[in-house]
Amino acid sequence: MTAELILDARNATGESPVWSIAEQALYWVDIPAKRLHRWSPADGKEHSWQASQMLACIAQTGHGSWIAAMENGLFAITPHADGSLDSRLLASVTHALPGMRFNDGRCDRQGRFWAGTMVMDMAAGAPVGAMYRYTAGQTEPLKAQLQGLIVPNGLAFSPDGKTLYLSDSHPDVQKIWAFDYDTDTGTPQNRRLFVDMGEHPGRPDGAAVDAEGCYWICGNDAGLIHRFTPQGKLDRSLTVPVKKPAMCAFGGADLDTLFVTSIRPAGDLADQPLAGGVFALRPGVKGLPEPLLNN
Ligand SMILES: O=C1O[C@H](CS(=O)(=O)O)[C@@H](O)[C@H](O)[C@H]1O
Repeated sequence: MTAELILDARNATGESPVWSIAEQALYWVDIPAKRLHRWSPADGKEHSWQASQMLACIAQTGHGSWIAAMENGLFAITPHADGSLDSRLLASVTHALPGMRFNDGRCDRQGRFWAGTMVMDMAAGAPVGAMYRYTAGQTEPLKAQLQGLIVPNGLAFSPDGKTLYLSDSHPDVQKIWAFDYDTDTGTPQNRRLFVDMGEHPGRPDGAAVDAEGCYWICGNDAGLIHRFTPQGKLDRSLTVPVKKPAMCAFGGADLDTLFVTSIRPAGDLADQPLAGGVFALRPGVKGLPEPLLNN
């Protein structure tokens, strides 16, 4: 299967693709560039907005607004047609160390927003990252729900919402875990190893669950998107023409397109000139609508 380049975006770190059913458009972020992007297949046009902090992951809140996990908290952001971006702090975070930011995140099937934090200097390997949960209207400060992570990533929920998947991308970890997820309280428990990515090519990065309950995860550094069954068995791997696919999301009119964002590292890119691009694959399986923040 050939991956189609939909946008030669040259993102430094393209992450958090989210398909908006209401707009029939793909949104995503470039973390270090502090930019929100939108691309519409109807006209092939791309728009982008500048934020004041790095935005790491986004989820829709409805009415054209988003929740974004940024450097020092969660914000409500609204991109406008004139290119301006409004932002309003929803909840601040107290990081374990200076120099941390949010990373991967999304809403659970009930519409609670989850996002993890990491040290910006990944090489430091500090296991001080944590997962935070935010419920619309929450006034209490964010509280760490899971701790001891270096680069939390790959957050996704099973179709029934009762399994939470989470990975750690750091080279010293490279594991994906599954948790039983209490959908009433939003509590993950019974953590167990789902996939040891040390046994597969690529470090685990962003992920998506399809309508059959299989878990798709970007194999960063290997140019692969792996599909694992709910039992953690490798079903297939698709290739993209870049080494560092970062996150995938189902979208398109029938939710049958797998969009993939990627990373454009510094240095010689002769062997991957499209690094940082956004790609589309037709994997022959559909995704699920991405939940909105429950508000
Ligand atoms: O900044 C990030 O970096 C890593 C990818 S990489 O190590 O730079 O290749 C990624 O896993 C993470 O999600 C991202 O935010």
